[in-house]
Amino acid sequence: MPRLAYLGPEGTFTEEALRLLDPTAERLPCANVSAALNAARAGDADGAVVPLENSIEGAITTTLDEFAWGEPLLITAELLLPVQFSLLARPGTEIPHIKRVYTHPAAITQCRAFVARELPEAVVVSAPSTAAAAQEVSLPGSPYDAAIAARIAGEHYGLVQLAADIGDRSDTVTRFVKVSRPGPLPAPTGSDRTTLVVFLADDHPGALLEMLTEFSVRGVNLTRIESRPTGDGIGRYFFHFDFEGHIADARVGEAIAGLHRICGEVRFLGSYPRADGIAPQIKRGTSDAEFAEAGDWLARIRAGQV
Ligand SMILES: O=C(O)C(=O)Cc1ccccc1
Repeated sequence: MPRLAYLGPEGTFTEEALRLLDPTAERLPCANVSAALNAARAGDADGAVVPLENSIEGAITTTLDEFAWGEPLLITAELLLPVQFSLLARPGTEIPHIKRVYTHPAAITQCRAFVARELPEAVVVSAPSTAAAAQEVSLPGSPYDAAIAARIAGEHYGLVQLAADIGDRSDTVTRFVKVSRPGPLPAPTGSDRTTLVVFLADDHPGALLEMLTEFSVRGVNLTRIESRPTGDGIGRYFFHFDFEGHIADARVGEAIAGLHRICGEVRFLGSYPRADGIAPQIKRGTSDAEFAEAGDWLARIRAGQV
């Protein structure tokens, strides 16, 4: 039975994602994303489950930066989870008396309209996770009047639900990934995604276009692109790419090798089954068979068999 670290404490959306990804895993709740990933790196856990992005606010930057700068980890699975937020408080609390709300930054950005409309006077403070917020609010001397978290977190920490489904949109989805220490890759399924971090060799006109060209000419469809500051000054960025396909696919492997040739550093973060099961559209001339045939053709010419 694998042991998986995750963004805890009990009752986070990440825990729900972990349970769906691996119902039999032993769960190791951690105080934040970095601690969960470090538990996997150090061998205290076999892997970790962390949030990566949501459909409203985009990336969870802590996760992206950990993947780029921390000891290497490999993404082996992903999950798309619809999330619903509840306003939770100690029994007896009434909405007009709520002055301080505690929750995870990803929940703050997804519940802005509700807070502006129903809690216009309230200050909203960032918590390490939604369940950490619920746990804190449950303490009698807590400086916070309410938490925004999953309904189940309220039940777990003895809070009452003052409002349900308070997200600005009812169809928000968060993408979670399961990671492990580097090792064998998940086998290709025909519906896979690959994730890379790419650092430029040097800053020059067209550098981004050159990277995108490596994908474009091989018919590789991008599903996410993110620029993150390198920390070396304004205007210095590195890039995250998610795209369709598995590194075992010829077009994907060739695109990654192309990036390796022209970029400063390419960090491979994994090829893993897509949660939505969507198969890539393979453009004419970019299937494995067509790459193999072209390679054979070139070899024949080089061998003088024109
Ligand atoms: O804090 C949590 O419960 C998390 O798992 C992070 C998060 C926060 C808000 C939406 C989705 C995931």
